[in-house]
Amino acid sequence: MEATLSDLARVARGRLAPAVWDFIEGGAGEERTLEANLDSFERVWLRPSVLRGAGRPETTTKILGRTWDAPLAIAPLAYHTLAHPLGELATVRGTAAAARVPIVVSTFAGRTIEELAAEATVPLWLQIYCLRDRSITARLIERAENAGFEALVLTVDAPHLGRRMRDLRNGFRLPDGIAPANLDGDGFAAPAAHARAEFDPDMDWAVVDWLRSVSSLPVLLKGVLTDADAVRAADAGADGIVVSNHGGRQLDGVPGALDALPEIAAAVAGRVPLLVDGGVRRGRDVLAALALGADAVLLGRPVLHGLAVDGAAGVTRVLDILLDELTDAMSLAGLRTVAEVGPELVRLRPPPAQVPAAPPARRDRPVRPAAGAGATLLLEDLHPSVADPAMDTMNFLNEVTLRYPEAVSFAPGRPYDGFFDTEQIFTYVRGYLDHLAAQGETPAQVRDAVFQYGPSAGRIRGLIADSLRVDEGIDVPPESIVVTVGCQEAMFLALRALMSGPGDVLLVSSPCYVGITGAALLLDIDVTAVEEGEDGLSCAALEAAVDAERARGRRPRAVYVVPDHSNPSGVTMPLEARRDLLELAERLDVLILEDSPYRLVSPGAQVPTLKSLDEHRRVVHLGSYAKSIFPGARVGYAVADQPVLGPGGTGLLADELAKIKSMVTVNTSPLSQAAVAGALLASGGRVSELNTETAAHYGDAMRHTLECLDRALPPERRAGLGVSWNRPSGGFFLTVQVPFRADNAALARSAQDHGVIWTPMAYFYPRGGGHRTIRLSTSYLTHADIEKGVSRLAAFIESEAETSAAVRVGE
Ligand SMILES: Cc1cc2nc3c(=O)[nH]c(=O)nc-3n(C[C@H](O)[C@H](O)[C@H](O)COP(=O)(O)O)c2cc1C
Repeated sequence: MEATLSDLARVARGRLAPAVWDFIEGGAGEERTLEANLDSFERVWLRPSVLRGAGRPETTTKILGRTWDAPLAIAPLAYHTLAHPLGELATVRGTAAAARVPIVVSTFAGRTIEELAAEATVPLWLQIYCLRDRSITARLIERAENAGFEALVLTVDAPHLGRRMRDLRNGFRLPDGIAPANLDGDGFAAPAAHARAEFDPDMDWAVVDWLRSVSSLPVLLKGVLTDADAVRAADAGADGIVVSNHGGRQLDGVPGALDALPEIAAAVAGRVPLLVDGGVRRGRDVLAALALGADAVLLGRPVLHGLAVDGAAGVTRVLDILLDELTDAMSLAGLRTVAEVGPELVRLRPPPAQVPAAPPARRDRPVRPAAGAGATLLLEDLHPSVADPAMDTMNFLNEVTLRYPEAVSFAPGRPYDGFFDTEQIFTYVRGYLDHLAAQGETPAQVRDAVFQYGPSAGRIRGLIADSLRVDEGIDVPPESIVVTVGCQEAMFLALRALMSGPGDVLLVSSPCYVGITGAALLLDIDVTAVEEGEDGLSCAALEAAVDAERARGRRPRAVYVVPDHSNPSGVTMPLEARRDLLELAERLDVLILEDSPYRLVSPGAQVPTLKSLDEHRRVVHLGSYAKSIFPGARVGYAVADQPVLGPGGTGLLADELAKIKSMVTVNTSPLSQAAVAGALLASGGRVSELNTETAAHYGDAMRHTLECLDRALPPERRAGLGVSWNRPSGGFFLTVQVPFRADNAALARSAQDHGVIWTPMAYFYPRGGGHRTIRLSTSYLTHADIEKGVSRLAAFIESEAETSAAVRVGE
């Protein structure tokens, strides 16, 4: 999962045509200013204040008489349609889903002013390039004003477009179908030439009066870089100033926007609001800009990256990440509100002396060791997954758990070990070996069955097939099964075999088990998240996601689901929903990857598996014995009975999985297979019966947790607080909606102040979300722990709710 804006930029780069990427990313000239924008933020050191009893930070701010959810707006960017077919419409939707902050719509928007206004629940502003024919600009302004736009942003740094060398070298022209939706005429395909012909190079300060004469909206000037111009702008009656170098795209050689800010802030001295843009990529960058005198920042390229990655959801993700980082930085810096941010928060290192040589190596990057200096590797030379923060998802949780050993932890989803019996392993292995002998195998064959390598597809496929038939109603031949090293390998093999090219996409329900998204990351497979509803994966959402991917020229290949007592949400898909999903998969021609590790350790009758209902071999069933036999065996399996046509005839998908498995783990440990086989034999294949006691135990733990929650937060109290939870009938997990942001900071408070640990659900949303939900795992705890843990959790929730209320009142 992408956890930073630079992660998203990396994914976006893979999605966009190289010339389009260059158009978006590039700057003018030698791109010194482009680089300076990022570099100026690197030179900021933050100076936190400790022990201020700051509580939870509040990011809202007031600009031009309006309250924004954060000191942040979306910069004007031409043609969002370059990044996603829905263009600015997706930006409007994605922004609204994250925060109420304004969007500055470019003169060169790919969507009409009116359709954006009809959709928008966030404030819209119009960016203006003053054209030679003022009547065109006046008409645009009139339309925006009629549509309810709230401000005008006149771009003053572009009498014509800067010399963007990447575009010149690429001979860049806008792709067919990309055009400004609000302007008539032609010639737009070559933006630089068009601007030279149409922009008004004679525009001067009188333009502010002209704007006043055609509109009553507030006017901000964007592209001011000196104190003298800023004072002039305020004197001329501008309502606000955007300190900007146009993302390094106009005059190369001007300073980074952040470097230009302090002198302007000093000169303007609060007469008008100051916004700044250029190089804002992290929450702490927002803080730096505020500390140096800005009232808010504009965000540019990352918005287009989000769009390219996942349309509206991608934009939401960009904003969610940035706002999370901002809150986190505020909290760690001891800041309670945006208004508290002042110059004392930062110390600036001076810019490096300007040398006309190649750009200096970035200070935060390790220097590449010289050849012959020993085998020291650079992280940046390794596969990107190695450095991907998603790989560290659980690190924070582990750290917290280690730091607070006295805390009751609802975090680990591990099986309860009270039922494990060391001697049982030997009995199982003995049982299997006796079974082989009884089947007529010679002592040498029996010995080889545990000592030797085995077939890649596994030795115990027949026993697994028998067990699936009696226990799960899944009737498949042994040849369609591959025994794997845990279910994780089954996922990995299935993804590797099915996803054949960069256009193939894996759909996952969101929230989603991190094992599958992690495997996809390792394999460079693109993942698209499909929102889960109360009944699990929604067919309507799935169909829409498949259509959207196809419209982008990509091939949705398979959808991953955990239909029973899902990890992380605890949701179970009802029978009807399963039938609908199977029918939809057949109609849309996608495969279903079914993963269901909890059903046989859950009490009572279970809904049939998707595989048992699968009439068209749409389902690849990914099996696990981790919960139902024991996780230390690391034995899982894939049921892959799909026919595969090749030049040599027809085989089964299982054959192909076995083939590639031989290059991954060679074969699953025969000793582990023997232990699992012994368990299957001991129960006549009925793993469910083997687990009667275990399932009752887990059911009881879940019930007890729900009862304790009901007692600690009775209906009226929880309605008052805005707390609710689901009531899974089995499995290990339930989810609790809370009235505050349940992030790592909240988790740390919970562990430290209240002695209770849980998992933030946001970890499980591949495209962002789940910020106000926590996951509780009930599998591992005793009744006494559950009682203690729930009462601590209730106290924590009460105290967080109180703090948020206090912050709201304080506002
Ligand atoms: C692809 C692209 C298109 C842009 N189009 C416009 C525009 O139409 N009008 C404008 O005033 N600024 C435009 N800008 C400049 C942005 O408003 C903003 O100043 C800049 O992107 C901020 O820097 P950042 O991308 O580093 O965040 C554009 C920038 C990019 C990257």
